[in-house]
Amino acid sequence: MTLMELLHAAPVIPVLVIESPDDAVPLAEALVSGGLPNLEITLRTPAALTAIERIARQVPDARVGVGTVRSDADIRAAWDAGASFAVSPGLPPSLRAIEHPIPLLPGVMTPTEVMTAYELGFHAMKLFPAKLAGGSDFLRAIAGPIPDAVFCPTGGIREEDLPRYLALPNVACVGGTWMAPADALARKDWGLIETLARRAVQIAHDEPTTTGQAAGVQPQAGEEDPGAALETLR
Ligand SMILES: O=C(O)C(=O)C[C@H](O)[C@H](O)COP(=O)(O)O
Repeated sequence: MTLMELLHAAPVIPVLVIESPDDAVPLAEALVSGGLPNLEITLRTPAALTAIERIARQVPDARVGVGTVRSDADIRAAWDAGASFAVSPGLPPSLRAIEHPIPLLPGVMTPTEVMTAYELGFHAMKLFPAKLAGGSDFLRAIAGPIPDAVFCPTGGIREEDLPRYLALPNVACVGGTWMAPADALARKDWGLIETLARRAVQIAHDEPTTTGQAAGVQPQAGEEDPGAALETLR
């Protein structure tokens, strides 16, 4: 599976901060059961590489990636542990080689960064931090001059924002942490995490959620009316 295929295979990539390696497998199983098989394990904790290794071995339906990548050494360590893709908040010179052992989704935030990444051969990018970068307005604007760059916006995104992002033709999927909140992880509440993953999939597919709440969205401060944004795209 190419990176582009992987990004289109599920509407959301959970961005995970795992403190205890023992949480890795039940957490991954909950997210996969909820319909989100693409997982980004951030290198923010000492447990991250062990978590990747365990998920790669024990959760065959998950596609486990490594996040918070800052160097080629990070990518190699994660590849050794079994990661199948890598995500970085940016694209520093040390990561610019397109030939890493696993595909890299680099972070971008400005038109020049999008153009640079594209020129280097990275046609899929993480818009980060998406909300601060301008969110769906940025993505709609950049599709004018650079329509063939594909994005996974991440950073400040919540479930109610999904329809607004996923309606854009240059968005393959969205990244976020909301479906695996730290307090649910601390309580090992895998049921809640599975429910939140399933809700994300339902909202992404514009289905009523299991709690009966419509998959509608409310405009947030500083954001346009998402209903109007969807109308514009139709
Ligand atoms: O660690 C990384 O590699 C990152 O790039 C940062 C994460 O993607 C964001 O922290 C997402 O977090 P939320 O804004 O809560 O969805």
